Amino acid sequence: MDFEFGRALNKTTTTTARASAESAIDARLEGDDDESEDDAFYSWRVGGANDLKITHLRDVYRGDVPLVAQPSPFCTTTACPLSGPRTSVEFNSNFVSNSDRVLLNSVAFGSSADPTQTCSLWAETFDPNGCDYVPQWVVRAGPRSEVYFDSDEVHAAIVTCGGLCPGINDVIRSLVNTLEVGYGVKKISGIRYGFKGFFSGVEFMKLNKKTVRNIHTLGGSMLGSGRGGGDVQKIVESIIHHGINMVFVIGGNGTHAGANAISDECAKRGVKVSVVGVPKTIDNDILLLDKTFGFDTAVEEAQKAILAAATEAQSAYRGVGVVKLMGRQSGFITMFATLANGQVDCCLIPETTWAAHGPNGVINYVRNLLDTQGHAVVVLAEGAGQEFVTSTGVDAGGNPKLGDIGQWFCKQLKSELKCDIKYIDPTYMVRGCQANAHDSIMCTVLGQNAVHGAFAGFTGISVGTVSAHTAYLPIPRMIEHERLVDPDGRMWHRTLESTGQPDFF
Ligand SMILES: Nc1ncnc2c1ncn2[C@@H]1O[C@H](COP(=O)(O)OP(=O)(O)OP(=O)(O)O)[C@@H](O)[C@H]1O
Ligand SMILES: O=P(O)(O)OC[C@H]1O[C@](O)(CO)[C@@H](O)[C@@H]1O
Ligand SMILES: [Mg+2]
Repeated sequence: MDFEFGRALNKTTTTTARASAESAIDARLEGDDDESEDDAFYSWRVGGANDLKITHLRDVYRGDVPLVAQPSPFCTTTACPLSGPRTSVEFNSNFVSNSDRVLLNSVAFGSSADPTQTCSLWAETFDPNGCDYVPQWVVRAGPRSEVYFDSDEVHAAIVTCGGLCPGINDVIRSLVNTLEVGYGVKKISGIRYGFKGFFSGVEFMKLNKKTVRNIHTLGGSMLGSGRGGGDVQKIVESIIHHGINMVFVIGGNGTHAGANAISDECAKRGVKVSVVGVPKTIDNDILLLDKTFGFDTAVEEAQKAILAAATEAQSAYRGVGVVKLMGRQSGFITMFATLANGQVDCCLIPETTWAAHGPNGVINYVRNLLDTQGHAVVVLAEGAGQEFVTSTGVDAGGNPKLGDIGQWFCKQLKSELKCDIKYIDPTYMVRGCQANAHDSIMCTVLGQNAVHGAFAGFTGISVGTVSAHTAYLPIPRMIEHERLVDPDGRMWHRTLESTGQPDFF
């Protein structure tokens, strides 16, 4: 079987992979059982040369007790008891096949000029602009009819790392409910304050359906979150020591790098531990996904700050409302909040360069707005214009501590313009809150699918929304770099159309 993970091969392999896969399908249909051809068959059906393959415990486990598949205790129909015989209807309905796939790149562009397009080299060789669209697939998430864990043997651990994000508690609740109610797991441990909770000596929190019943009505993380403590050896020692065999890691790209390292270390030791990530970030900076949970809520919360800034600016003589929003490297919150508000005159994000001073600079633009419309609203991401300010080192997770671009910008305005500045920095207010309905539902779906993935025996994976479906993805491909706003993309151009701002250089 072909579950080994690694980077998807690029354009060159497509044609030959397809040919060999097709002949393998023929051979299989004719009853030829050659193993390599079986691999090719599976590869074409489940993860082709350009697809995002994921690791299964079968590929890495080297323990004494054989790893065997068994019927899933999870019931895909309503009101199904955990114990007792399963009917054929229940068995067949709603289980997800390992061959189910989700299309990653759902648009086939007409030209290879689009950077996200995957083209076959064959087409490009004959026509540099030609593009024979190559679909890329990811593994569909969901309950499998066969699982690789007995519910009684499971000790699941849940850990939340990095900054807070609306919906963390919803994910914890969904994980616990699916583990306990869906699969009958009795041993679930909450790890306190991030990765270091595995070895800090702080007692694990016992989790069950009762303890998580109402946690989704609160923001934050009931377990506590934290940066630092990414000592993989100590974490894996603790996992083995406590007999933990499922680890659910809720966090951003840093946390996912940690989760992947933990999964690799467990694989190196050949132990039966399934590590599954759930991407958490208000910044929406994870590759391949439609959106991360908490982002929507953060954008909604940011509306309050922008609305107040616009109101203040419009009610003051030569009023300028300035709002700084979270977003270290990625300007998604700032861009979407600007678009949603519709009263912003200038939006500044880390992905674009801009001059503050000079005839084409932002300050001169604000001056013109004050002269013509009497007020101005500027929204900037905390990571924007970092070349103007000084970073103050790194945090416990190795992330840069940013200079305060909001304060700096207001200072420049004050020194150059006669105006009345109202500066709003909502900081943690956009994330220290309960998830909205959209995010809450998304969290429930992600948590449930994370448990299905672990029971199915996958490891080193993360679960996310891809082309509106939930999928399992190999972690390294999601964290190659931060996902950024494309300054040549249509969403940024929509934003510019909304603000009416020029290029500031
Ligand atoms: N390669 C790695 N190996 C082991 N642990 C790591 C690795 N990279 C990061 N970590 C651990 O993961 C923790 C969380 O990462 P980080 O602080 O970057 O937050 P994050 O998950 O990206 O969330 P946020 O979006 O809030 O920044 C780090 O503090 C560190 O302990
Ligand atoms: O102050 P903290 O908790 O380290 O987190 C701040 C960072 O976390 C984020 O909210 C991402 O989770 C960034 O937008 C922000 O820069
Ligand atoms: Mg991060």
